[in-house]
Amino acid sequence: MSNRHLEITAVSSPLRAAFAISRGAKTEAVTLRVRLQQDGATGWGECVPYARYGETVESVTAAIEAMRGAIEEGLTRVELQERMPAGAARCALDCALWDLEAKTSGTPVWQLAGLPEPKPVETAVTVTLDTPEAMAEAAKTTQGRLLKLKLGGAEDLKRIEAVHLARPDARLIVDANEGLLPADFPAISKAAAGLGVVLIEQPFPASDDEALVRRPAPVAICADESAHTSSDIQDLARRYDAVNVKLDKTGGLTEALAMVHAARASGMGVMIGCMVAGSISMAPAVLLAGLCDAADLDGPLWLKEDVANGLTYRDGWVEPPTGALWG
Ligand SMILES: CC(C)C[C@H](N)C(=O)N[C@H](CCOc1cc(O)cc2c1C(=O)N[C@@H]2C)C(=O)O
Ligand SMILES: [Mg+2]
Repeated sequence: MSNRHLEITAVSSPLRAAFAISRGAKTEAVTLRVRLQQDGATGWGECVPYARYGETVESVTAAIEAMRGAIEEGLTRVELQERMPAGAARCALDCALWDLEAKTSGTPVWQLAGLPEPKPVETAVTVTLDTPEAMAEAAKTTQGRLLKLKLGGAEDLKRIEAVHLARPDARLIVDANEGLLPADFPAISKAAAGLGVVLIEQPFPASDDEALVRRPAPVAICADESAHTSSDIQDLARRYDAVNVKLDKTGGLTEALAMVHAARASGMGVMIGCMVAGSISMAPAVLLAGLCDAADLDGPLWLKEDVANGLTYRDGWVEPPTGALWG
C-alpha cells in the first residue's frame, strides 16, 4: 500500500513573442504539469501535448488520469515503461517519478541515472520563422552563438544568408519542421557549410524519409519529427546523421537515456531538444545534455513568466537545475 497522491494541472503560459514554424504560429505554451506527493516529498513532471503526434490536452490528461490508480498504489518507473506508450503523458509521469525518487532518497537524479555531473550547457536559441530581413534583425539581438533558424518555404536560402550576414559569429542549426521545398534542398545543402550551418533538422515530412540516404556531407542531417524512441534508431541510422531526442517524444527521461545510448551505438550524433515549455520540462533534458553533442533547450526564454526557481540562462548558456526546481 502506498500513500502517493497525483495531481494534474493544465498550464497556459503567454509567450514573449509569437513563435512560428512551418506548420503555424502560437502565442502561448500549453503544458500539463504532474505533481506526485509521497511521505512529505514532492516530485514534478511536465509535458507538451503535440497535435503533430495526435495529442491534445484532453487526450494526454485522460491518459495520465487512466494511470492514477496504479501510480497512487506505487507503480514504479520501470513498470510505467511497460504500461504506457511513449509520448507526452508518460513523459510527465516518468519525470515526476525520477524527481520523487531523488527527493525521497536524497540522491540527485544525475547520480541515480548514471549521468555525468551537471555543468552549464550551451543551448541553441531559436529565431522564429519570418521574412529573411526580420529574421536577420531578430538574430542581431538573439543571445548566444548557436542559433536555430526556423525554415519553411520559399526564401529559405535567403533566410540563411541574411542571418549569416547579420551574425557571422554564430553557428546555425536550420530546422524546417518537415516544410523544406524539395527543389530548395540541393542549393541549401550545398551552400550551408559556407553560411555557418552546422546541422539541418528534419527537412522533409517524416513520411518521405525513404528519399534520404545517409552519406558523407559537409553538414549533418538530423531527424526530429521522424525520431521518437530507441526503436526508431536502426532505421534512422541509414538515413540521418543525428537525432533530436525530446522527452515529450520518448515518454520521459528513462527512454530518452536508452535512445541516446542506441543512437551512439549506431554512430549517430545526438541533440537534446525541447518543445515550447518552461523550466520543469527543461530540467531533465539539461541533465541529459551531458551525454549529447548539442542542446536546443531554449523553451523558458520564450515564456513571459517561468516557474519559481527556474533555470538561469546567460549568453546562450543554461545552468543546471537546482534541487529546488527538479532532480
Ligand atoms: C522553445 C523553442 C521555441 C523550442 C525549440 N527550440 C524548438 O525549436 N522546438 C521545435 C518544436 C516546436 O514546438 C512546437 C511547434 C508547434 O507547431 C506547435 C507546438 C510546439 C510546441 O512546443 N507546442 C505546440 C504544441 C522543434 O525542434 O521542432
Ligand atoms: Mg525540430
